[in-house]
Amino acid sequence: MTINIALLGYGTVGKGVYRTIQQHQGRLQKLLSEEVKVVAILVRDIKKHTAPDQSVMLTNQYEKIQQLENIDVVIDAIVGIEPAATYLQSAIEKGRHVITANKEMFAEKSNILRELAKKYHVSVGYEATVAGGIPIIQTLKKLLNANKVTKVEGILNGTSNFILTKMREEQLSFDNALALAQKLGYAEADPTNDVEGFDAYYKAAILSELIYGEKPKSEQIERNGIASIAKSDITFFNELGLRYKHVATIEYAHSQVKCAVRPVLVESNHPLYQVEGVQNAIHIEADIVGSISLQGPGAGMYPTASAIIEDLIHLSEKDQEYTFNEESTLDQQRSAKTSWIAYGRSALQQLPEGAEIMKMIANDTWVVEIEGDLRIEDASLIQILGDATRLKEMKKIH
Ligand SMILES: NC(=O)C1=CN([C@@H]2O[C@H](COP(=O)(O)OP(=O)(O)OC[C@H]3O[C@@H](n4cnc5c(N)ncnc54)[C@H](OP(=O)(O)O)[C@@H]3O)[C@@H](O)[C@H]2O)C=CC1
Ligand SMILES: N[C@@H](CC=O)C(=O)O
Repeated sequence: MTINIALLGYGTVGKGVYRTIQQHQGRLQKLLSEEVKVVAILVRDIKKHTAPDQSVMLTNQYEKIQQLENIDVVIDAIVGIEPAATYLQSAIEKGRHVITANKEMFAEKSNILRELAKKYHVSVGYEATVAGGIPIIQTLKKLLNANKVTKVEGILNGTSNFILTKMREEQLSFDNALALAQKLGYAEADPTNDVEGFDAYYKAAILSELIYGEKPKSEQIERNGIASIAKSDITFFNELGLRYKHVATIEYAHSQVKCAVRPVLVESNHPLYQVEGVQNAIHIEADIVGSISLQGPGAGMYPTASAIIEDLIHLSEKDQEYTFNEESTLDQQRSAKTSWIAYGRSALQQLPEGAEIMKMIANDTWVVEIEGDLRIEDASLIQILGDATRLKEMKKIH
């Protein structure tokens, strides 16, 4: 018997999936007791491509794939909400399992696809939509069911972390670091998605839906990217012992999911400080187990293919159906003080009532304490992750 696959997209991810299936055939057959074969590949511009094997149908017309009678699984590695969502709906209606890496589409259409899949008794795999090769979806779905997840915090965009690392370590310009991320297959087809925080937001929304059964409402979303961070700022804060990281946070409080996606400054005593390059990391706080961190490659050909192939292995397993939107037990912590850098004189004018200026650590740069969290309107107030005691005690630098 054979599991026949249609692969939508033959770029970084699609090629990674094809090659992985070829190279790991023996292992896949042992795990699935069946041969796994890519029988059709969909691309947009057929002139750019050649079929990897004579037996594979290469096409730019999805209808031809839809008409094939022998497809068992459709893997989506194309770009954008449409036509991907329509293709996957029609695949499900034909009784095919689907697996997707397309987070922009899944963040928008997960409910429709999941409901449809239930109706047609097929599965939807989406491990690759969040944090590349890190198995976060299966961990949450299968291994943290009794636990109440109170908070998720992490670096969810590999391209942003890669750019920030290269700008700091190798003094690359933003444009050169981005060009390198594109060359290595990390960036989105439109890299605005990466550097303006959209991609990290899509991933946070997918996690939110999985954990709390709902996405954050628009007024509960703060989305900021890294595009406006200058190399001089990175160097300046590095000299103060702080690293810029692009961090997504999801919490359930006051009957709502709250999501912030923003650049922060990380102290060396915080676990995210050492997460460098294309690595992602996800920190989960749950009421029984406490804190768990997962770290690994957040983008790229084979890490993403790994997530897709693992979905293939687990496709027919039944998922836990329940999600719980329960209040966080972290209310006390949330109302506790958070540390911030107020950067530039105008930042002081934006401080909320009750904010306390703790220390001037450099010219026009203060450590400030604020009650709870704050919605960031511009880059002159930057949250510090980690214990800021060192900063509060350090001598002013010039
Ligand atoms: N790169 C990564 O590290 C990761 C990417 N993803 C997601 O995986 C998906 C693919 O990413 P990636 O491989 O990097 O992207 P690429 O741009 O490298 O490849 C996209 C592929 O999809 C095809 N394609 C795009 N739109 C259409 C369409 N409308 N109809 C038919 N084919 C289409 C393209 O065809 P053609 O070649 O002819 O233009 C190309 O083969 C995206 O949704 C992305 O967000 C998820 C996790 C990690
Ligand atoms: N462009 C994305 C790819 C993986 O999701 C990223 O850089 O994280």
